[in-house]
Amino acid sequence: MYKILVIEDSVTVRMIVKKLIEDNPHFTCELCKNYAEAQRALSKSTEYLVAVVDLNLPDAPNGESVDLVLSHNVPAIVLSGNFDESTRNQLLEKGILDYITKESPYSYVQVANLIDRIRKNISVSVLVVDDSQDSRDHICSLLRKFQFKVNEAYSSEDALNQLDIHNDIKLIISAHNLPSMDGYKLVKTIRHERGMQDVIFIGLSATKDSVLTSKFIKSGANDFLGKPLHHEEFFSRIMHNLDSQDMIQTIKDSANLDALTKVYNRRYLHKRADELYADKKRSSNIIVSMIDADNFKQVNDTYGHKAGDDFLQEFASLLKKYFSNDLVVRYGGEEFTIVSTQPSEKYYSALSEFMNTVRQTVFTPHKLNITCSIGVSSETHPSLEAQLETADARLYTAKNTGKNRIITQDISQKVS
Ligand SMILES: Nc1nc2c(ncn2[C@@H]2O[C@H](COP(=O)(O)OP(=O)(O)OP(=O)(O)O)[C@@H](O)[C@H]2O)c(=O)[nH]1
Repeated sequence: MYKILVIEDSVTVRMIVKKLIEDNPHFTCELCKNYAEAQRALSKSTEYLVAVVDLNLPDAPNGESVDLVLSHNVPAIVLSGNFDESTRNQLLEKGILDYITKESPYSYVQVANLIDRIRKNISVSVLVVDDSQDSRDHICSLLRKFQFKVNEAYSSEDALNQLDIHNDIKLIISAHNLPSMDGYKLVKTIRHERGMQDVIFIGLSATKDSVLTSKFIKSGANDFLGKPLHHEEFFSRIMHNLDSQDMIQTIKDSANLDALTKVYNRRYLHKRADELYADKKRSSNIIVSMIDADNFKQVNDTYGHKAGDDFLQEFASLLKKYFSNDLVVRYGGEEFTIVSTQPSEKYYSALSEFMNTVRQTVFTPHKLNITCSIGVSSETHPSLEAQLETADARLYTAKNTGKNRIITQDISQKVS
């Protein structure tokens, strides 16, 4: 849970801002109606993700609250009734994140959205590619202010290396004029492996060449910015691109993930299977397991459907924990599938640990002890369907020989 400091003298605005921010379960607000209260709050704690600061307060009419917040290294969003150009420039110079005028109800929504973007930025890795150290330092410091995780590269080759090392990079901001491989070539190379929304690429250049923008975009960039960077345009474009990326990810997730358990659904399993089994070398190492909770119907019948749902969520979380490098799928009802390409010894050891953990786990507030049965197939099969059939037949054997056991081609064990 992140704390947000709101310094605002109007009760109505305080309440609107609090409501909109706290509608998001990640945030809780501390409200201050004047400078003195803000001073007291900051003397107790400075652990605020962001402060939303009114420029004119009865006991601080000239923006002193902004200086107060910044002096405690708390990022500030200024919310005010009016701005003149010079105040706006002064505030941006001081290092505020943004300023928003109270001109319509949408302004408060903007504040809440910006705060949520900053929360998300904490886990967003950005790569800045520029051969000029000064330019890199400038861009990186702007990005750090907005809480991004920042990586740097001085050339395209270095950038490609960094991408291999940090495969969580979601955004690249790159100059065009780079030694040996220029920005166009860099983005084209990246696009061979990563789609437009897998990694956002924003091109940068100081030249006034109008062809440059379209060439960057045609090479696969998502956007383009001219130097010198204009603070607000820079962040507006970044935020806009990341918001689009998030929306597309949400759509992908809703198509690929099971709504209840958040593991992959059967549709995604079949999509991935085509890729996995197309590669003959890889498909000879695939291990498929079918996992089914034992006597699950009794849970629904005794404690209700909600308890059954809670169990399925907790059970799926355990699967994700023990098989974090594998494909975990809800095949249907209380049946799950794991597709693994790990070395078999490692996989069987994880499977055995998982089984023991399930036996010792007390699920849901109803304190349920529920076991599971597992059928495994590790032999080479020509298709997922064929391998699922083998694993399913072994699951059937496990169910018919007493449940709470793992049946594989080689091992048949009853562990109780
Ligand atoms: N709560 C809940 N129950 C579900 C869901 N999907 C399927 N079920 C229930 O899962 C139960 C499966 O029952 P059975 O197929 O008889 O299996 P079982 O009781 O686990 O018996 P064995 O597999 O032989 O151990 C049924 O009662 C379904 O209604 C779901 O999403 N939520």
